[in-house]
Order: sequence, then C-alpha cells, then structure tokens
Amino acid sequence: MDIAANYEDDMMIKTDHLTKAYGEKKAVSDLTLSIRRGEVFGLLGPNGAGKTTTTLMLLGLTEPTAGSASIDGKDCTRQAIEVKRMVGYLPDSVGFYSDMTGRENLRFTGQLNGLPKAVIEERIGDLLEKVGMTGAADQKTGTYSRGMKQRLGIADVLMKDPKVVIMDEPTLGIDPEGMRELMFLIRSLAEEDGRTILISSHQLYQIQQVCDRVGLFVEGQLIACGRIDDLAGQMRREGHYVLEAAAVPDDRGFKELLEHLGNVEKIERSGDFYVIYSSSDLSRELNRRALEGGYSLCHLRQRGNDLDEIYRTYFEKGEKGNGSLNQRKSKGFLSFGREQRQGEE
Ligand SMILES: Nc1ncnc2c1ncn2[C@@H]1O[C@H](COP(=O)(O)OP(=O)(O)OP(=O)(O)O)[C@@H](O)[C@H]1O
Repeated sequence: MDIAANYEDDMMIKTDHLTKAYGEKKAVSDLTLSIRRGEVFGLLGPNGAGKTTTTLMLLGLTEPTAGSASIDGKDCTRQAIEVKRMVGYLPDSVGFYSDMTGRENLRFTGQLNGLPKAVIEERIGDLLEKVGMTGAADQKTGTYSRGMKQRLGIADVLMKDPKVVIMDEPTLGIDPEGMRELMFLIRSLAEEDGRTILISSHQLYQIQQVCDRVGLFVEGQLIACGRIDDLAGQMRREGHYVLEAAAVPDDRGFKELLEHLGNVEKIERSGDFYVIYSSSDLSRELNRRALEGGYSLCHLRQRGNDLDEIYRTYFEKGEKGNGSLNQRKSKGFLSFGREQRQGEE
C-alpha cells in the first residue's frame, strides 16, 4: 500500500507556496496548507490578513503571483471551470431576489446550474428540510431575517451538490439560537455528507466550536495551524503561561509577592484580579507563597485553553513585531514574542 499516495488522496484542498502580491504588498505570502476531505477548517485572521484573497485564488477568481492551489487534484487557475463545479461559495451577505420566495430562488439557482427539473424539485425539498426552512419556503425572501437568509444561502450553495463549501463570515449577525443551529448544520455538512468546509472568519468563539483545525493568518502569512488543543499545547511548550490571580487582602504586599515569583515577565491588573505572564507554571509557587504571606487566594485560573486566548497571544505579538514577520517566523513565532518583551525591558 502506498501510504504517501493515500495521504495525497485524502487531501481535498492544497496550496503550495501560494502567493499573491499587489505591487509591493503581499496579500498572501507563501501559503502551504492541506485540508482533508470531510474536514471543517477555519481560516482565522483580522481584517486585511489575506483571507479573501486566498478564497478568491481557490475559487479561480484571481491568479496567484507564485505558487499554486488545487481542489480535489484540479488546479484552481488552469482548471478553474472544473473547480467552480465542485466548490460552493457562501459570501458573508447572501443576496436573493427579495420578491421571489425561498423555493423560487433555489429553483432559479438549480436552473442556472443546468440541473434537470426533477432533480431541482427533489433537491429543493431535501435541502429546505436540511436547513430547517420548509415552513418558510413559500415566503418572499425580502421578509426573511438574517439567520433565515443564511440558512437559505446554505441550501442555495448545496443545490449543485459541491464537494467543498467555502463560507465567508457565516456567523456574522446571527443570534445565539440561530448560531447553534448553524453550527449543527455546518458539522452535518462534513460528518453526514462528507463535504470539506473552509470557513473564513474573525469570529473566534463560534469557529472554535465547529472547526476540526484552524489556521491563524496575519499579514498574509499563516503563523500557526492545527487543532485548538495542539495550539494551546504548543504555547505551553514554548513557555507561555498566563495566570489570573486575586487574593484577600488585595493590598500592595500581594502585588509585590506576585512580582517576586520566579520567571514572571509581566503583571497587569484586570478588574478584580491580576494577570501574570510567565515562562513557567507559577500556580503551585503562588499557592505556597500566598499561604506563607497570610493571603487567601480567591481567584486562580490558568489561561490558554480557548482559541480566543491563543488568538490574542499570537495577534498581540503580531502587532508588536510590526513588519518583521520573517524574523518572527525564523525564530519561531512564540519564542520571538518573549525575546521582544525582554529586549524592551
Ligand atoms: N485588489 C487589490 N488591490 C490592492 N490591494 C489589495 C487588493 N485586494 C486586497 N488587497 C490588500 O491585500 C491585503 C489582504 O486583503 P484581504 O481582503 O485578502 O484580507 P481579509 O483577511 O479578507 O480581510 P477582511 O476580513 O477585511 O475581508 C489587504 O492589505 C488589502 O488591502
């Protein structure tokens, strides 16, 4: 059995040193990434990070300056028509003909995709059911809420039965109840239908719930990629610990006690507690010193397990580095952040 060939087969989306420059500006720089079949992958980054440009290259709508991208083995630039057939794209704001019903809009999409009439009608019924819109199918879409439009948008994208679905900010403006349904729906597209889902977003909490893996994108570069747990683990391995602590009495002596713990890099006050940044786990030492000093700890929490914290850690440092991403990359992104801080002291 050829394991390498199987691995290649398993990859639905691949980019190889994918780069897009606009004049001097590199919107996407040297992006190498593989996304498995049936995986839900989150491409995360702040405004201007290069997410849209990456999506446009995958959809064959803009040509790379260097490198390549492929979907199911088809080159996104040279075989753009085949790629478009396989890929459904859901923009952040879905546009429908507002004086047509949901069902009529889907029918129109089916016709545009050249599907036979019987297939269109059967698919419309199934998809309306899948996205929970059967009851509202014969209402004009002009009366739909954002969440309803979003769900109809998913049905619309699925009309052509794509192997890959790319979604741009799918959670924007959706209420918590709608969000749960949307998350459930996105998972089912991958788990039940075996589709590959790429979500481009800066909405961290929702993405954390639904994605198998995430890639963090800053200034056109992928600075980290993996499962949320692995990214948290990576952070710890590179010596980044963030502890929240509060004590009674909350006096100057407690702050001094914190300042004298080993390996402390920085202390910040945040509301009722302190945030302690260090290069080792200080919780046991803090417990002991607090006891010896007559302080009673009323809050102690190790940060770093959720995506928001990981994201902030990476991104805050991204800003500090300001234009020196290559240097940051060559040293390892996380290590560089620490050296920066020490250098500033
Ligand atoms: N057609 C263009 N001409 C020149 N510069 C562009 C063009 N398109 C994008 N850029 C620049 O490339 C960078 C990446 O933009 P891109 O839209 O891909 O980011 P993004 O992560 O999708 O941001 P957002 O979340 O705001 O959509 C930005 O600095 C942007 O100004």
